[in-house]
Parts: sequence; structure tokens; C-alpha cells
Amino acid sequence: METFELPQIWERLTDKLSHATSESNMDMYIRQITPLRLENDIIYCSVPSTTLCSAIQQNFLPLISAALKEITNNNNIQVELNIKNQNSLDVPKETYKAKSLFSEDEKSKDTSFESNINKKQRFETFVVGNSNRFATAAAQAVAKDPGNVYNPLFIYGNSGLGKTHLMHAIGNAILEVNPGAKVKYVTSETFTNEIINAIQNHTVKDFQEKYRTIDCLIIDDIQFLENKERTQEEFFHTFNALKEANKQIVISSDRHPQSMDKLEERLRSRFVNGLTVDIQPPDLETRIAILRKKAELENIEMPNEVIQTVAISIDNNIRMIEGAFNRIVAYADLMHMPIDMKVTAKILEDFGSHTRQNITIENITNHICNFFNLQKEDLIGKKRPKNIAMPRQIAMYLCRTLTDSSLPKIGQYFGGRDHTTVIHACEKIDKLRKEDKSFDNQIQQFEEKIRSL
Ligand SMILES: Nc1ncnc2c1ncn2[C@@H]1O[C@H](COP(=O)(O)OP(=O)(O)OP(=O)(O)O)[C@@H](O)[C@H]1O
Repeated sequence: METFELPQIWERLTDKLSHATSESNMDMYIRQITPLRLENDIIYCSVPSTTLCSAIQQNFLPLISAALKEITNNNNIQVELNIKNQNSLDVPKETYKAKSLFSEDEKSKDTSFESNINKKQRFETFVVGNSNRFATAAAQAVAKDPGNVYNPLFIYGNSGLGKTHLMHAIGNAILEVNPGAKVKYVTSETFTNEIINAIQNHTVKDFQEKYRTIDCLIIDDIQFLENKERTQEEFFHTFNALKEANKQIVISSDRHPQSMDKLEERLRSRFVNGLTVDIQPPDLETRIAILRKKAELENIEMPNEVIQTVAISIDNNIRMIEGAFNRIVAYADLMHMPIDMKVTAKILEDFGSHTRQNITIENITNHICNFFNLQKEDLIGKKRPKNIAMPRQIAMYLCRTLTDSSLPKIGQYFGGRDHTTVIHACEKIDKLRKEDKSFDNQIQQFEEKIRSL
């Protein structure tokens, strides 16, 4: 048997896994593992947090074990993951308070400095669910110890999923402890415009002085810098100056740095050098919790039924969920109506036409009938034989998530059932998807197939 030292084994392992899983998984999970020692066929490793530990155990341990067996040619080799004591990502809510950035007398007296931090977007108003748990933990860790733990912190994900909110939350948490700190939120668009102006007005030096003396730079939508060579050049130097001075940098983007083709390599590699975290679309439970939180913050009584219907109807963009909420409240107020299902159905109808693709209830029904080998009359009929209940619930769920159709319309189509039956079906399928990976895969396949019809 060939014998290797632990660093060699680990190097071969990461190399092997990089061919088996995505770059983002490598960054987010595999490269977070630190091998400590090899003893009696066990590789003892540390990982930064319990959240990360269980994610790695659930998703990557079999892959890691198989690769290690192959590399070491030893079938008994095992990995044991332990939580690192320091820099834990699992920061309880009360303890994400930032460390002091500098001593009182060093605090900035620059009164003209504008932080642009939105005071309302805080950790306290951010609902945490499976889709954003890791990103939130990372943001809290950065807020607690800016410049020292994950620098830069790179948050990516689709539009309207909470990246900006999390970034402002970091800024607010730092400012709470360091009111004089220079924490600046800026969009990449503003950053670009400021450079253009500085060049035109011959004030590039002022621009550089302004950005290179910041304690925490929060820059949103960095993908906007793609193709903008001069701005990338300036940002590169700003980044280096801040990083060298141990100042915190937080960046957001709609995609992983490796997918930003028009970004200079030197920036891309710097972005992945800290911690890269993604935010996924929220599950149903989180969408409901976000709506409840919003109702609570705005002191609005919103019936459960309305909250559930909005959460089920809009599933991939929290900004749109908030938009629907605001419009329901405004419509009810202006029309002197109660916030009820009637108002909700009216507003969601408008939303639906903008959010859904051209998929019909009929397409979905036919596809599910073919798959389960059922007669259409049975699937949409009133009978309740056991073998039909589950396919019917899946079909209702897919109609709700993939089409514009309102809950009452779907209920009506499936044997004149009430909209609450559709809500029940959606909740059940959503729960099963979370509990059972293979069930989730199957539903994903249905979704992909139906979208491609
Ligand atoms: N988990 C959450 N809890 C509470 N509110 C949230 C959450 N996620 C997002 N929001 C709210 O949803 C809205 C959209 O979020 P945000 O602007 O942060 O999205 P984004 O990912 O930055 O989108 P974009 O890429 O389009 O800029 C905001 O009003 C934000 O407060």
C-alpha cells in the first residue's frame, strides 16, 4: 500500500472532489474543512460551525469517504468532523455584536461621510430559514469581528432573495458598536458613476482617498462591473488597500464569481479567497414567516389564510412577496374592504400574469396521468381512492407553483374541491420535499419536464 502524509492525502482529495462537485460547493463546504491529524485510520478535521458540519455530513461525507478510500487504497479510512472553537459561524443572535473596530480617540470625526446604511434592514428583521441560514451565519460572524474572519464575504443569489438586506444588517450591527466607523454601502452602479465623475472632474485622488479609508465597504451587485475595465481597475486597488489594512469588504452578486466571465481574473480570484455563500429561494415555511414578520412590524392584521395563499402563490422572489403584501393592504384600505381572500385573489391575479410561464393545468394533469398511468377522469374526479390521492396532490401543487391559476380555480378543476384542499396539498408536498431527497428529486424532474413541454 502506498503511504501518504496527511497534507498530500488532502491535496489529492480536494483535487479529486473538484472534478466531482461544483466550484461553489468546493468553496462553501469542502475548502472549509481543515484536516488536523491522521490517527488509527481516522482523519480528524475541524469545520467552522455546526451548520456547516451537518451540511457536509449530509451531502458530502459519502463522497469524501469514497474518494479517500481510493486515494489511500485503505478501506478502513474514516473522517471525523469536529467544530472549530474559534470563529464559529453559529453565532447566536445576541452575540453578533461587532467587536470595536478602533479605540474611541481614533474614531472618525468626518461628519460629511455618508454610510447609506438602511437602518430598517437589520438582523432582527431578517427571517432565517434553510435557504439563507448559512449566509446569515456568515454575515453575523463578519458583523461580530469585521476584517478578521471572512474577508471578503461574497454573497450571491438571484434577485430579491435578501442579499442587500443581509449586507445592511452587517453594516447596522457594526455601526451599533462603532458609531464612528466608516461603514459604507454602495451599489456598483454608483461606484462606477463616481469614478466616471472623478475622471471627468480630475478628482480621482479624492475618490481614492474616500474609498481607501473606509472601515467596512459593502458593495452591491458587483456583476455590474463586468466589462467595465476602468472601474474594475479602480476597484482592484481599492480592494487591495482595504484588505491590506484589515478592513472588511462585503460583496454581493447575482452569481458566483467563477460565473462572471467578463470580470478580470485577478478580481475573481480575490473574491473567492474569503468566504462565498449563496442564498436560495425561500421554502414555503420561510415565506410564511417573512409575511408574518412583515405584518407584525407594520402592525397589520393579516388572516392566516391570506398569508398562506400569498406564500404559496409567489415562490421565488421575496421582493414580489412584499409587493403583493403591500398591494393587498393598500387595495383593502382604499376600497374600504377587509383584508380577505377576495382582495387577495384580485391582487394575486395581477401578479400571476407577470410571474408565471405559459404552462396550463391541462399540461400538468396529462403529464401526471401519464407518469402514474392514471385516467384523467380519475385524477380530476371526486373519488378518493388511495392510489390517486398522492398524484392528485402533486398535480395540485404543480398547478399552484407553475401556473397563474388561483387556488379556487385549481380546487374547482380537481373535482370541485375547496381552495383549502389545494393549500393542504401544497403544504404536504412542500413538507415531503424537505424531508425526502428522492421525492424532491422526482418533483424537480416533473417541474423540468413540464417547463420543457
Ligand atoms: N429573509 C428575509 N426576511 C425578511 N425580509 C427579507 C428577507 N429576504 C428578503 N427580504 C426582503 O425582501 C426584499 C428584497 O430583498 P433584497 O433587496 O435584500 O434582495 P436582493 O437579493 O438584494 O435583490 P437584488 O439582487 O435584486 O438587489 C427586501 O425588502 C428585504 O427586506
